[in-house]
Amino acid sequence: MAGNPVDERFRGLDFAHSPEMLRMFNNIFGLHEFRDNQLEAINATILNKNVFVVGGNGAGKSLCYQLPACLSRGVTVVISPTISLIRDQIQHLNELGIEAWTPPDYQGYSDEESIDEQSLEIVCQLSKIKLLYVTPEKVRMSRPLINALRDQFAKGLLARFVIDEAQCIIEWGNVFRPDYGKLNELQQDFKGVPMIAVSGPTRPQILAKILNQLQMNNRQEASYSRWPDFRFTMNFNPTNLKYAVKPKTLDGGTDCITWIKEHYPHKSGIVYCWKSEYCDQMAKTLNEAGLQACSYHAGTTDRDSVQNRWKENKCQVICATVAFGMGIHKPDVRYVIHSFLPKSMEHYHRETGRAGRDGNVSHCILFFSGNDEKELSFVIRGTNEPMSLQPMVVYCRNTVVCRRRQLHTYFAGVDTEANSCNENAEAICDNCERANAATSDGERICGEVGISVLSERVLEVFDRLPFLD
Ligand SMILES: Nc1ncnc2c1ncn2[C@@H]1O[C@H](COP(=O)(O)OP(=O)(O)OP(=O)(O)O)[C@@H](O)[C@H]1O
Repeated sequence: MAGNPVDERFRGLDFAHSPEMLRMFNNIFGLHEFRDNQLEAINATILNKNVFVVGGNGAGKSLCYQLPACLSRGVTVVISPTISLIRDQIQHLNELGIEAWTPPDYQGYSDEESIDEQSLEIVCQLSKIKLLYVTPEKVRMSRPLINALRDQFAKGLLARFVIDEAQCIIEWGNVFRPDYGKLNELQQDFKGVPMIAVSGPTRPQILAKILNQLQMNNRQEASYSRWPDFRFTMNFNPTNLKYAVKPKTLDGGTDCITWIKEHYPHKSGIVYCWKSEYCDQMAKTLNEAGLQACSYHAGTTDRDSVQNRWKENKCQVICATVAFGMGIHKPDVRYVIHSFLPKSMEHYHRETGRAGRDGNVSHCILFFSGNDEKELSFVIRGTNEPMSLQPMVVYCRNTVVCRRRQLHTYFAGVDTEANSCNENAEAICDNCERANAATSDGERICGEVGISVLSERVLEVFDRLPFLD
């Protein structure tokens, strides 16, 4: 990646670890070509640097710690936000033949003797595995786990900490999951153990806050400066996703039915709804219209079986609250529809990133109404949400500029128009119906930019950020 001299050090395949790393990349993970910045992030991780990886859904961020974990002595501790995500990751790794595990809940046995026994059990497991998955709460509060980690640390068998979905630190850290906000304590408790933070798409300002919160400065580096971490940006905005905002009629269900039947009558998709009862209602409406739909939310009793039915294409459309989707790796999701205004651009970007993970063209449709804006503003007002609804509303109301360009501009922090168009405007503007309309008048407004250009810009902005205390 141009523009960041630090990264040059991690280029290439001339490291002592490279042959073995390549063998695992090919034979265990079954992969053949590294994605943008993936090799650099992997090299830096294996070389025990504190690393920060940020990128869009499905960009291949997990490999940046999973592959190094396989090569490292000792265990890699992955801190992950939800049990279902943990289960999915472990299952996926086990299928590849990689040993990964999460400790059981030991509630109810808290005398010293049982704690020692449980610690021993964990230590025993840790000697057999490469990746340990835990929630932030567990890594901070579970005494058997902490004892076991101290034991591994003393033996030099704690390879690194990974903070997966690190954007949650800022989104949740101060509100309802305070342990997220205290993960920096790991740096003090396990001095010298490298840390890798992996974040989904979010703005540079938020990324800087995450780094600051985690105190991820490589202070031992001779070139120490305020932000000396090794940062790698990966694909932020896959070009196979086509974004559109459409007016929502009073009955959002009809909008969805019409759109799905016209575009993907038999293909898999997600309809995001604001509340649980709307999920049930939406699924009912879609079913009545002949689409196979199911509902998924916190109150769904058999959530796993609903999710599996959808994953196996036994149910075509899943109508869900935004609690659904983190860690879902269904490749053939052809559309993500928002029947209600997303809470922020960050949420929107993440939620739409669940479409098209197989790289094929997929659609992200947002049905917008001013009433939803009022309702959501009212609910958000007074809460401690670090993300803002306003840019989302501006995005919905801006009917002139290409959707893709708006997203890029938001995440890169700078308007990308200067780099936005190339000669082949028609092909590019196929990404967004607004841009098509505009280009028919000869205007060059599409915001398509090369992924590397975007990455550079994110980084440039990132580098210019003031230190945040
Ligand atoms: N270099 C690569 N070549 C081909 N496929 C890859 C490569 N790296 C990762 N993948 C595949 O891309 C898919 C997504 O990867 P991964 O789960 O690492 O993404 P992610 O960035 O962590 O996404 P999310 O944040 O949404 O979980 C996986 O199926 C993975 O096997």
